[in-house]
Amino acid sequence: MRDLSTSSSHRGVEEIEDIRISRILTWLSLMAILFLGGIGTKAWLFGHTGHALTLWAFSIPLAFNMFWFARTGNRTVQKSGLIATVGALFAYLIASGGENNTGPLWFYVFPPLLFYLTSLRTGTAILLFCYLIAAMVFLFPDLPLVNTDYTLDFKIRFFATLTFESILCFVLEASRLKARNELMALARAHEHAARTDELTGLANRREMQHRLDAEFSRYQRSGHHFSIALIDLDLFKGINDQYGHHAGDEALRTFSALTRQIIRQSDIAARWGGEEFLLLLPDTSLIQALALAERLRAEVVSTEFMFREQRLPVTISAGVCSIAKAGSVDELLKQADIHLYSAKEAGRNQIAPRVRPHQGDNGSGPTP
Ligand SMILES: Nc1nc2c(ncn2[C@@H]2O[C@H](COP(=O)(O)OP(=O)(O)OP(=O)(O)O)[C@@H](O)[C@H]2O)c(=O)[nH]1
Repeated sequence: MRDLSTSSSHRGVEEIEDIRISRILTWLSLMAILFLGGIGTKAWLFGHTGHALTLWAFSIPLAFNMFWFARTGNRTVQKSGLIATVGALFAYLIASGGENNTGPLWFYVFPPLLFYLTSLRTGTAILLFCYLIAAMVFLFPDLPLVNTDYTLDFKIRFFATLTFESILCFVLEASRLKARNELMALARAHEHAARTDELTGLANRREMQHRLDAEFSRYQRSGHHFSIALIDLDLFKGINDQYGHHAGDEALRTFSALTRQIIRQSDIAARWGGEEFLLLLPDTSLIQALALAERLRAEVVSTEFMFREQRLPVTISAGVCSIAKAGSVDELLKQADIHLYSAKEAGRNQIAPRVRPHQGDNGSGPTP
């Protein structure tokens, strides 16, 4: 049985989260450009021309990244572009010292941003790489592009506080993800329970009603025909009375499993009521639906419905109808119900309409 709605609804949740992250990134990029403009101007006014120009130059990839995202909508490129630019900016600030050797302080922005934008593993890997760069700058102040030196005190405090912050960000992000995943799993379980019949695992009536309405809309939009089969287990009260309620339950479960095996992936089977089931058969004509119902009926006849080593006398009757014969879902259900009633009236263990006697059992097969 097709089960697309849960996965698509969770894809929807992830899509919403991605959109939110992209929006935050756009704002962060904008803020970064403003900061770079402001701090660059301050550096310019204080005569640090090279530093000012470098800071302004970092605005270009940020602005380009924003422009590219606006054009393509590619979120992966947006994230990677921002991380790469910010990483390079922080490496420059550490290597140059920024103004009065305060450049490395900007590094504290990185851990929360990284863990928020990437996975815990990728975030940790990038962070370790940045640590390596910082360590190189601290250990080898004579390296090319490095034009500052920090006091030992600063280096120790910088690493200690940054490590503390990184671990905290990691733990917070890990628990945020854990809570989010648990919530998603809970939502999935609730959603599944709201759509599923507990005893048989098939769709429940509410879900089937929803699917019928959707299929009817598709039929109205694109003319795709569909049929339904309303199935009832014959003389079920007798099974309950003779073998007990648990035997009745077992018969319902066995019948449901059998139905699942016989229908196509695109078909939907639901428990419509107590011992009544409804099949929704998209892109299926009346003749095809009758053939399927007949196959199911014959399968039920040849299957041993067992309960505590006793064979239960299970047969089914079904009323089949195609949307071509009805103008609405209500009318379709009504017609199927009328056919089911006539199948019962005609002696049970048969399909209606257009049935003929079948060799080998009491049942019937559809007239082609
Ligand atoms: N064990 C069990 N029985 C159920 C369940 N739901 C409904 N039933 C029983 O199904 C029986 C249906 O009986 P009826 O509506 O009289 O129909 P029937 O005996 O199947 O007779 P026909 O439909 O005329 O062939 C009732 O006894 C219900 O109690 C269920 O979940 N488990």
